[in-house]
Amino acid sequence: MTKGTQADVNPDLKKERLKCNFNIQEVTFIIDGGKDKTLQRKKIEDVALNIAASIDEVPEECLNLKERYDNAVRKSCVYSNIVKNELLEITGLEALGSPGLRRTADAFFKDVSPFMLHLGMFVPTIIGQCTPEQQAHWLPKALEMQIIGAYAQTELGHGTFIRGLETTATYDPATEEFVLHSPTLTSTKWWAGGLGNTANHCIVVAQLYTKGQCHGTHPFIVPIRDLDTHEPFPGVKVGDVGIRMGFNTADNGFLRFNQYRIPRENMMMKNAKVMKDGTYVKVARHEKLTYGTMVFVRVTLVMEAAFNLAKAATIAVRYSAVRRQSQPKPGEPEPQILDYPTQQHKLFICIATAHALQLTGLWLWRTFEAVLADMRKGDTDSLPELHALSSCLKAVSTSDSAALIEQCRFACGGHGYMLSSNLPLLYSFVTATRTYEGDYTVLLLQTARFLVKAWEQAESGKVLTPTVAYLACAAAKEKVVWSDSVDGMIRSFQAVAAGKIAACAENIKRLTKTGTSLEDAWQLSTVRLVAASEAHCRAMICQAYWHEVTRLTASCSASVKIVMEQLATLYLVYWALETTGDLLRYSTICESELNKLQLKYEELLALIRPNAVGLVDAFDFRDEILHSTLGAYDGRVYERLMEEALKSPLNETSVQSSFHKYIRPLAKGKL
Ligand SMILES: CCCCCCCCCCCCCCCCCCCCCCC/C=C/C(=O)SCCNC(=O)CCNC(=O)[C@H](O)C(C)(C)COP(=O)(O)OP(=O)(O)OC[C@H]1O[C@@H](n2cnc3c(N)ncnc32)[C@H](O)[C@@H]1OP(=O)(O)O
Ligand SMILES: Cc1cc2nc3c(=O)[nH]c(=O)nc-3n(C[C@H](O)[C@H](O)[C@H](O)COP(=O)(O)OP(=O)(O)OC[C@H]3O[C@@H](n4cnc5c(N)ncnc54)[C@H](O)[C@@H]3O)c2cc1C
Repeated sequence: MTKGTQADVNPDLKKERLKCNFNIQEVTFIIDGGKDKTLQRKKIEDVALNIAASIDEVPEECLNLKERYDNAVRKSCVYSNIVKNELLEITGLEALGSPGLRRTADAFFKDVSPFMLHLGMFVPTIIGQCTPEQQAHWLPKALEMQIIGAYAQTELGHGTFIRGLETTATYDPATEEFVLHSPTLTSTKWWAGGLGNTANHCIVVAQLYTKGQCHGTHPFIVPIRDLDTHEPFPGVKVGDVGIRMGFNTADNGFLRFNQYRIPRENMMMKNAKVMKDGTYVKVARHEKLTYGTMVFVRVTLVMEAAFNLAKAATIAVRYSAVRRQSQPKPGEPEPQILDYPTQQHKLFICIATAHALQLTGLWLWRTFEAVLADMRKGDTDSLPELHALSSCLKAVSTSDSAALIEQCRFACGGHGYMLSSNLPLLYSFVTATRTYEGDYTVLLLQTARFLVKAWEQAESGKVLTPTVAYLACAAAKEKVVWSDSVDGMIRSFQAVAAGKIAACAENIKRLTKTGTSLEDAWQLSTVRLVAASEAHCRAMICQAYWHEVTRLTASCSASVKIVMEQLATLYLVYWALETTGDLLRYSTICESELNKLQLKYEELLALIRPNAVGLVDAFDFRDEILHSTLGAYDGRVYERLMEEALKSPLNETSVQSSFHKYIRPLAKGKL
């Protein structure tokens, strides 16, 4: 954070920091995943942020669309050099996935880098889908930025339904090449980040045909532009998809092929091969391993959701400590808006959710690494559970994060609507994550498939995998006895999930018994399947969050343990109160216990209140990363708002030319 001198800090914020009764740094270490991770992140920030400080002469939002793109490319090139020449020195290849790199990127780009997909999907797909020989060929080029790549899977006609993609890659043994073709308008690749104007290579997911037979979708590395002139190659039509709600510097593009040839070796062959003579050889033991990059990105998106929500919470909490409004008690000074319980209700759940998603995200990452290790030994048994886990966690974390970022904007009143608060941009960026990399509903339905199967296994007494083990107890189908202890609440959330899953399974069974096909019975049950999947996901987040807090604070100071547990308890109680209907249905909770729970919630808000600023300080965002007039460390909110206003191009002259051109003639009746 940019602390400046204490004298510059808003007095209310200063007082808040004096009130904080826990060691902020200890919480920072927990959030970062350990002291070593924090130190590494700070090292990276120290290197990169010096340069970022002077990277923009004019605020990004004051540039026109084309200027913004050019500016984003310029900054991406500066940033890539820092990554290559300095950050990789600090941490090696690990830097590419490190929180330090993620954070410093935000100091360079208020919006999005057109290189984001190069790093976010192109490089990971090379690592995940290429043979070692192919990796040796492509990876150094990509890391040196000699080539820039995009990931083009989605088409104009299909995004969700990958099996429905229409782009074809037909093997020609005579020349040992694949012929890429876009047979219809709807087969046009659409949306890929970095593709429109920036990338010269692209991973293309296409239907593979060889020896007259279709083998389904496979990934290919496709050169699309000349490395020197950057002109698209003959047979390639590429461009920008048009203006979007956000992501306008991400260069999302379209791509069409007209009988375009690439060498056989450009098929990514880790999971399947086509031999010189056109013979198709399946290497992978699991059919869906070609979807591996999506699973990887979904896993990372959970921490991405936490990170962005933490930024919004920092902005809104600091602003709420500085902002004073209304006079609830006559004759007394206007209170800080953070003192209103309704404001605490809006904001403390944001801090708690950022913690919940970050700790669950770290746990998911470790699970992902364990599954990868199994797969390297040829064991893919845990893949379905990882797919189910990552699908629902991606869906719920991105959706919650977007909704709560918008809530932070509401919490900042009118000033939250200013672009300079950074909340609108943050929202437009995060709300896209609910859609991309698998739409919310679609992913929850993927998890639901796994849950219904698990329920059937539970009913027949089979052993269940860890994340659904709770279904075994629930197979008894009795209401769980409510208790407002943490364990009791988690058990109740699990009972809700189990009850909902059971109801879905029963509904499907009932429909099929009366002659409905299984597919139709499934469709008729999808509204409740989505709800069951979400309930399962929430129960899992609650369990993982509490488990991680207990584990990670075991060796912490008592005050850190207390505040971390208060937040985690708040998260559980919040969701219990949000889902009282479900609890009444699946647990023994009654009116008096609900009243007790409401009181407990209000007590927790009051307990957390003195530590609120300390808690957002513990996210440890430097001002260069927050980009916010409302959320800077020093709380000079009004000064910054004024300074930013004066930068508006509309303040360059006292009278605009449109006055003379239109308004005056209108007033004089001469228009
Ligand atoms: C040195 C370098 C310097 C560089 C410097 C650069 C500077 C840049 C600075 C910027 C850096 C900042 C970094 C920021 C990082 C930010 C975060 C990451 C950013 C990422 C951005 C991403 C943008 C968006 C990308 C995309 O959206 S890509 C497209 C994604 N598309 C989808 O997700 C499509 C969704 N659809 C599907 O997944 C599937 O089709 C389906 C699951 C819906 C259905 O599939 P299908 O029909 O085939 O399957 P079935 O329903 O029939 O199911 C069959 C069975 O298969 C199982 N299944 C399905 N999927 C999987 C799977 N993935 N894994 C395992 N199993 C799977 C089902 O469960 C079924 O099983 P069952 O039959 O047993 O039930
Ligand atoms: C900012 C952004 C960046 C992107 N970047 C990339 C990229 O780099 N590369 C890339 O390949 N793609 C990219 N995409 C595309 C993205 O992956 C898809 O948009 C996403 O997977 C959703 O697919 P869709 O657009 O086909 O939506 P659709 O599937 O058409 O969804 C529309 C609606 O239909 C519903 N629906 C669809 N199928 C079902 C079903 N089976 N059951 C119930 N409801 C259903 C959905 O829930 C949704 O409400 C990007 C998208 C965005 C917004």
